[in-house]
Amino acid sequence: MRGHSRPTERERPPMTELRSLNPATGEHFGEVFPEPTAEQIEAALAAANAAFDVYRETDLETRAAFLEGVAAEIEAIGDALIERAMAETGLPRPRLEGERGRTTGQLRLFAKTVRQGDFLGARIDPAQPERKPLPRADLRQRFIGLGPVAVFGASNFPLAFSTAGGDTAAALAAGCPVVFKGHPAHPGTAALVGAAISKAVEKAGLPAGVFSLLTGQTHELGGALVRDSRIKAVGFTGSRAGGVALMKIANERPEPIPVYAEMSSVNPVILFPHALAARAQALGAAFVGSLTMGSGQFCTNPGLIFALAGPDFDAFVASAAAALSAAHPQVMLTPGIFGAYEQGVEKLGSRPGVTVAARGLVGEGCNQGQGALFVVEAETFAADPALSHEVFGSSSVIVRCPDIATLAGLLEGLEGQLTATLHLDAEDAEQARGLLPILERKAGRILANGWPTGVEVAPAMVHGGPFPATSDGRSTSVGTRAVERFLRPVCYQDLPDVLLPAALKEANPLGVKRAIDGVL
Ligand SMILES: NC(=O)C1=CN([C@@H]2O[C@H](COP(=O)(O)OP(=O)(O)OC[C@H]3O[C@@H](n4cnc5c(N)ncnc54)[C@H](O)[C@@H]3O)[C@@H](O)[C@H]2O)C=CC1
Ligand SMILES: O=C(O)CCC(=O)C(=O)O
Repeated sequence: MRGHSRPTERERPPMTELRSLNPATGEHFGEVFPEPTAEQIEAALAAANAAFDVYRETDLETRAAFLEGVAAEIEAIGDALIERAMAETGLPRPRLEGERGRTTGQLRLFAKTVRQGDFLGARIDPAQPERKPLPRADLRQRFIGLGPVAVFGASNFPLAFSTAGGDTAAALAAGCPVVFKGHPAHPGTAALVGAAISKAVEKAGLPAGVFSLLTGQTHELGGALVRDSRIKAVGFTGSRAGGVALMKIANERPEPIPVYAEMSSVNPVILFPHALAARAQALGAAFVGSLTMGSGQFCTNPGLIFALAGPDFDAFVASAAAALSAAHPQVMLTPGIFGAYEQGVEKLGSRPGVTVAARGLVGEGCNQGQGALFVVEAETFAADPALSHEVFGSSSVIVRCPDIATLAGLLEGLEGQLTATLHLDAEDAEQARGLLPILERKAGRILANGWPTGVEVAPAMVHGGPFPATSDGRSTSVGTRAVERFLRPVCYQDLPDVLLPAALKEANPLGVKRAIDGVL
């Protein structure tokens, strides 16, 4: 613990008594959130299971209108939601207002996806009774929901990656009931949003088990959800340890299930020579803006910078160091996250060959994350795997590389990432082209001349990547493709029309796009 930070938590209640904690003051407030009992967990799982067959066959308009209803109910909570989230997370009002817009926008985008119906993936290969030497049967395929999904909300996005966040919205769009494990860092925010979802469920005339909220602080609660045979998939955003623990539980079940866990990423940024020569100073300042945003509590935070040695490299470091030295500390989400950040920074600073380029301003209050910027030589970085591990917060390591081949080698050594960023000018394109195959293998999103924080919610977005960025790099947690992670194809062979689901009936009553003999 560094000398500047006051004790992070006062009068910590016993483990069985969860109350909201204001990380800015260290004080608990509001009602008690009792740990869910075994009966409550069972009731939620049974209700989700009972709701599945009804919910997954809702017509597209009902399901889309329900998702829009959730968005409207969240908006109807009004300022009480923002106030509660501010008090529980220390995040500022504009950030939370923006996040609410992103959450409701995400729900409405999924409503559009549902209405359009492409996600059903309808395909028809008509029978060919005359085919020689063997006739072909009538084959029809569509996607159905996997089943009830356990979703674990993130601490760092109390709205957009939490109760009604991306995983919940995608699962509901896919036709899967959600049993939501509320994060203990924002129980009041979760309760407000959970009630809004349940109100929308009721207004839509859907079974209550379409959504349940279970907020608690024990690992037993999360473990019980993932272990239960009625849960068919898991969505998670949080620590690598937490995600890996849930993957293990899911794999050890008699019926293993997919876990879509978003865990750790350091998001490498590569500064190419011409871009660096043209704007080293501006890049240094912009980098620190992205690094310190939200106290660095983004899984897309730029935690690693690679560039070639020389005066432009030095100018970049000097500019970033000056910007960080003037950066005010910000309250971190929880005492635990603050403590992990402090430890991570201390560990980085104590590794051999690591130089501290700058620290941010020192905070006066509780749980204030002080920015940290380190510089290392490429060979030091190559020899020490600890230097490429995520430190969740405003901490970043700048790596000085002697040449582009060494830089490429360091990229090859990285684990899977959510993002990789290139800063380049036209003259850098050839060098960048050489690195693209490596970056495509490593990351879910490759971006140029921007910064990785701030994920657009859009159809072409990929917020995912190879392990440990996520547990399954084949999908995304943001954007409309997220619906696909909760779907499974079913083929109907020679079923009479009367038994076929609406999407596959001859008359196409839903009017959805269908591939006939492979042609849309
Ligand atoms: N890369 C990223 O996106 C994020 C990384 N983090 C990292 O995680 C650390 C802790 O932050 P948290 O948000 O509390 O993440 P966490 O992984 O500790 O908890 C997330 C959720 O999973 C549950 N959980 C965790 N481990 C579990 C287990 N073994 N069995 C059953 N349930 C389990 C928790 O109760 C909570 O609801 C941070 O200091 C940071 O290092 C946190 C948030 C986002
Ligand atoms: O950068 C963003 O907008 C999203 C980041 C994120 O997914 C996370 O921090 O968990």
